[in-house]
Amino acid sequence: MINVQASKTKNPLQSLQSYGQSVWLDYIRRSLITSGELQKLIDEDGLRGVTSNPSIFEKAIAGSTDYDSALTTSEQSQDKNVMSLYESFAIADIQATADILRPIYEQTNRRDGYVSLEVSPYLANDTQQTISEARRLWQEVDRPNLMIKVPATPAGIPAIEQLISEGINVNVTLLFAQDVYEQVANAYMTGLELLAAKGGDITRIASVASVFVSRIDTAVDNQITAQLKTTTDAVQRDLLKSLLGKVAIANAKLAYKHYQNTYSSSRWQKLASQGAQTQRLLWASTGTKNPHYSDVLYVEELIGSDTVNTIPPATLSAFRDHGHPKSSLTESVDDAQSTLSKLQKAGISLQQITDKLLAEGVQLFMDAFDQLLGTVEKKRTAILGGKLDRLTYKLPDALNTTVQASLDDWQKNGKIRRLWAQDASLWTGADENKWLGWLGITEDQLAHLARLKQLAQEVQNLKFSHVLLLGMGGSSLCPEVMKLTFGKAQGFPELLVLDSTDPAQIKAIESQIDLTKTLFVVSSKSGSTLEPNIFKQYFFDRVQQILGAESAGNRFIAVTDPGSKLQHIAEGDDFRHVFFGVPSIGGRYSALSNFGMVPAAAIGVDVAKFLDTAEVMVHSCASSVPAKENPGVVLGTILGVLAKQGRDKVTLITSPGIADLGAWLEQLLAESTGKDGKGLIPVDREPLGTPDVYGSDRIFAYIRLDSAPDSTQDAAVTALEQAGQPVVRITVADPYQVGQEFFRWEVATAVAGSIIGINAFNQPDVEASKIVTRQLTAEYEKNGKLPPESPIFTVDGIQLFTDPKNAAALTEAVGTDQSLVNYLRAHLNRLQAGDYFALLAYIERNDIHQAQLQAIREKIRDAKQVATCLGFGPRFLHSTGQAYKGGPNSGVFLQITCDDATDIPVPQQKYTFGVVKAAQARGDFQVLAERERRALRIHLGKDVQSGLATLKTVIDQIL
Ligand SMILES: O=P(O)(O)OC[C@H]1O[C@](O)(CO)[C@@H](O)[C@@H]1O
Ligand SMILES: O=C[C@H](O)[C@H](O)COP(=O)(O)O
Repeated sequence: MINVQASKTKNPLQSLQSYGQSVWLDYIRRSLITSGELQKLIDEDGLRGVTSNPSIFEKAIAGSTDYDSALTTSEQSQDKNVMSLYESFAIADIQATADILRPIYEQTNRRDGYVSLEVSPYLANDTQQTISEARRLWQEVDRPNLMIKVPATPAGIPAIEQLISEGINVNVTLLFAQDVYEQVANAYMTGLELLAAKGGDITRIASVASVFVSRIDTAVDNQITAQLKTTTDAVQRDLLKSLLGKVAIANAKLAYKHYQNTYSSSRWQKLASQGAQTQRLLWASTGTKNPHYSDVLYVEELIGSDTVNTIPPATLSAFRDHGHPKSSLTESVDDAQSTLSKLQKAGISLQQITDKLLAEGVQLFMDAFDQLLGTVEKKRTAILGGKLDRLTYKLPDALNTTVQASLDDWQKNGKIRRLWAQDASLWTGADENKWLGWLGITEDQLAHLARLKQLAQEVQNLKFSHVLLLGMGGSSLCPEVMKLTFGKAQGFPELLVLDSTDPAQIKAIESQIDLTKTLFVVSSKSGSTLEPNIFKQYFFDRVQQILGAESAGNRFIAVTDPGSKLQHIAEGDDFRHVFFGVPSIGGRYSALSNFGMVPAAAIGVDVAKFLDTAEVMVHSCASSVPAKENPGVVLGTILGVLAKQGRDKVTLITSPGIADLGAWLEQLLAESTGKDGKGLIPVDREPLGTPDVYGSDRIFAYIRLDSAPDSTQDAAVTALEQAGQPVVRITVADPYQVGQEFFRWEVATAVAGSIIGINAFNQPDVEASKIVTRQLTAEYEKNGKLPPESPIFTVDGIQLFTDPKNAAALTEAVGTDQSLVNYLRAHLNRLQAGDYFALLAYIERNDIHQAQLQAIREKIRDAKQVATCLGFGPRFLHSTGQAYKGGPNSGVFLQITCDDATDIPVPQQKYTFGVVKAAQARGDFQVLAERERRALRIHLGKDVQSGLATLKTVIDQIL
């Protein structure tokens, strides 16, 4: 590494001091500090300062094992995101270096003894963020002999002025051009003047302006060499050759002349008289890059009083060994001017070169930072082992190439930072920025655990047998995952979820609970969703009947956003608790907020552990984690890119122990992306098949619970992979890690939405069917019945309905031979490659019906090789319903309705649950028809089971 040799003759490095130049070291690394090497350089070479930059830290942290044990210790005590890890190392090194340099700082009366730490290069074009980051680093390092490095970009210069005015030492970096130097010197003086005007102590401020040297020669020489290749004119060739290796030093000498003029001006004298120090020029980039040049060129030629040279280790050793100090900086300044004039005459624009070097400099530091963060992230992931859910993927080559290009785009264009900075332009530039509260939810929840813990305690003390959650979509699907994943804990109630207006379903739920021993959770973000409101009316009424009007509220909890109608109802009815959601989080992104965590706490899930575990994924998806290492971004990119390539059927395969995750994912993916004719079509719980039953419109996501995998699934997925289907595998080590999937998939959905080009946070087409449903129920309230409708075909109590357009198409296909078989055949014949088939069943969701419908679905999938979906109404309306109506027009729908054997009145309303369900089915169908979807409704009559059996027989006959 650094060769510290005790020299018998006078050390040339030491001699530089007598010319008024301070030597700083352009290098940092932990072992340099801990080995005593740095101290030795100070003692033996007269070193007076240290500079770092992102490339230097990249080499130190990513390119060595110096930090590995600190990383392991830190991760083992508490997981951190990669930026925090990097900063903890960098800040510790900078502090230790500052402490070693402190005596020099004192002895030189604050002229030397500084260590520099650079602000994140990602902020180079943002004044405000540069200022805040510099302030933060200044406070965190907390050493007076620190300099914060700020680039001399157009956005950096006002930040420099501001920081100086706040008393923060600044090392201005990436300085190439004379005119920029003028602005930098001006910013320094203005900053000091502002500080003085505020009564600040300007004697404590130090600053350097880092003029980059060797990079200029490299760039200019490249242009000269290129021109020499095509120039034949002898005079021109001589001119060009005479400029090789000359321009950088000439540029630096002129900057020094500028420095001398600036700091003898009357403006400066005023500041100097108050004790201000000049902002010295610091020669940076002084390692020789061209092996044909002297290895001490950029030291030897730039020696002069009141300057600093920050020298990389190899150059430092070379100069110590064979450097010849001389007063070079003021030598031949006229020649320097003429060198630049000649350059212009030769047709090379230094201005263009320095502009480019500045832009490239920022990019190089960003690349180095990306590299550094990527390496640390890989080390962090390795230390975490199974504590972090793994993601691997296998894609056909062409798709993989496009995915990698998209990941590069996300990286290069800082899109992950833009996601975390809530930049709506990543999507459609609408109000997306208002819906990203979920990014910070785990931290927020962890800071507010007390009420959840108290709830868990209460539920135990009061010995409730059941918790019945009343809600739809985002307010019910995560609780359902919790129920299925964690089951019933000892001493805690069992969770049941009601998300259907089907009277039989309501009765079935009611029959499972003891109304006197049940805690009801009414869950609705908006507080105005029809279903939870009427569920609440029904069960509140029932509990009141049994326990009396006064006591009912005590059995109810509301989870809702502040200010909602539900909050007022809950307060009016004396609910036991009201838990609030976060208004900047939409329903389907609300799993880790109170919408998921309140029911989880009530059934005895250790919410603190669950959220802590989820935080590991939050850290992995952080803005600082490069795209290719970022598990949410990787997944989202795969989903988004593949959807655009026609593979939009996201086929979800989940281990039995976490199977319900699929239903939650369906809502997240479909409602977020399925709009404007685009989007992902999630396919959940489709029976697994052999590779030949799938088309080329699929992507498979296998979420495997490592503690309880299913070998049939394993084998089927391997076969799919071998057959060349795109497969993403996610392994969840333990049920408590399911929360990591909530977060990963939320990020992935936001990313996929950006790639697909839609607003991932609204649900316009769900609203459309709600409006029609409301019109229908209003009509019922007015007339005591729903508007009449006539079937297009009837047989044995089974009726077919559809809109005129679909009716015309089907009737034409059927011709004169009208029969149930022929109508259904005509409808199924509409399925083409790349289409999907969806059963939309407004019937009770029970095991028997599910099995019957699954069998139908499987039959159709196998015969037609199309993706198949199954949704129970009205549940799916708050989930996949959005994509069915608003997404790609590739769905062929069979809606299933029935006559309810028994109906239930909704208290205080004229309508019944059965009427609501019927209105929902008709509202849904009407919007499907308006969106020109291929849809048919089959009405089964009263006996649902036998109706489904008939349907299956007919389909078997057709296929
Ligand atoms: O929580 P709320 O406001 O009752 O909404 C329930 C569900 O309805 C929708 O708003 C629309 O379907 C979903 O996005 C949401 O999860
Ligand atoms: O610290 C200063 C600069 O970041 C450094 O000198 C740049 O040197 P390079 O051009 O060799 O990367």
